[in-house]
Amino acid sequence: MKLSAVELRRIRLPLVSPFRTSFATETERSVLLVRVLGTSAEGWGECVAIDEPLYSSEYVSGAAQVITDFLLPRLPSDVTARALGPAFAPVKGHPMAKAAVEMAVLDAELRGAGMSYAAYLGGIHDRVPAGVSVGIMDSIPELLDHVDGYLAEGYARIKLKIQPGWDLEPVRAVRERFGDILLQVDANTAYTRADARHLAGLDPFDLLLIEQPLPEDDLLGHAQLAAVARTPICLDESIVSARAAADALSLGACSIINVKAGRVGGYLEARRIHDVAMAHDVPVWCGGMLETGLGRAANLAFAALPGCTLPGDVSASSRYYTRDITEPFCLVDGLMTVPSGPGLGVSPIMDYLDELTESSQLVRL
Ligand SMILES: CC(=O)N[C@@H](Cc1ccc2ccccc2c1)C(=O)O
Ligand SMILES: [Mg+2]
Repeated sequence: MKLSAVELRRIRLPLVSPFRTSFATETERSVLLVRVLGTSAEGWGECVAIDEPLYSSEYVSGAAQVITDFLLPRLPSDVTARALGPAFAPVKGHPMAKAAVEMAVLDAELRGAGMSYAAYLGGIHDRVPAGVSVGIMDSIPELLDHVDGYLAEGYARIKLKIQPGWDLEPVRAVRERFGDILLQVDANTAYTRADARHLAGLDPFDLLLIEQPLPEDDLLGHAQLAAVARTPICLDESIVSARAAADALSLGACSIINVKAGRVGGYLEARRIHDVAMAHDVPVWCGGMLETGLGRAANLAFAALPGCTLPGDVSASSRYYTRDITEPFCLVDGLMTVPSGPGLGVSPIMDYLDELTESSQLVRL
């Protein structure tokens, strides 16, 4: 497919409530969108980076610069999503920047071919169960109110953000109040190897998993923790590629993987990680980065894959936004519908997107 131009847009969406994790408290989502203008169709991509390099080393303005200065000049003249991995390989790192471009190219390609993301990736479900991620709160009662509300909405799984000083108590309180719901925690790398015995203190609560307790480069530490704590370890930040997934599994550093296309360079690599995990008989689930409806659509397609056997962070648009830039994704009977239209199956509501656009840059090719 020939591309005539690529547009980069910066938008800012207020969050319905502050989202507090061990690494930041966010009240809005700063988003970099990529639109590619192809001969047969246009395509949209969403970069999952946040404004500061606090989740990983990438950040929004850095990703925008990497795309314009180093990735777009490397676009093949006849571009396909599959060709971008090799074309972008000389550029070290920057998976979120690469993923945003690949997502847009794949969207244009599939719209032109009349094929959905789910069909292309190999999705087998029309609807998938949704989990929800609950931030760190100021008090236990406030946490219980939020969890109560999400369960009432029908969420199939609750994930609590934890950090030192906010872990055993909130988990105990949720278990005691809500019984044997599907419950897991996410530390976003906030602990150290010295906390192993403390984290084993979560074992009595029968959690589905503990997500990324240690730093992203500490595979050995996670393997040592797995020998001390019974709760299955799930990795997020550590799994930056299919090779990293294979190594983590072989080292016993995790037994579940949170897959985020943006973190690993795109949906093609995400699919490879899914396949590696399935080969090890290890469950994966679709992680979330507070995406708009564009990224949410692609994530739902990924969540429909056979190896995604645990509910993902594929919450409804209303979990984060009063008004999404696409038609909102809604939770019905605890399930989210997988888009079935060509490409992403959704498009931005352009007049609303224009209202939210802080800057727009058109790069002619
Ligand atoms: C749903 C969930 O927990 N996502 C990430 C953390 C995360 C990711 C991206 C964010 C963007 C803005 C504000 C907070 C964010 C938190 C995670 O699984 O680790
Ligand atoms: Mg996580």
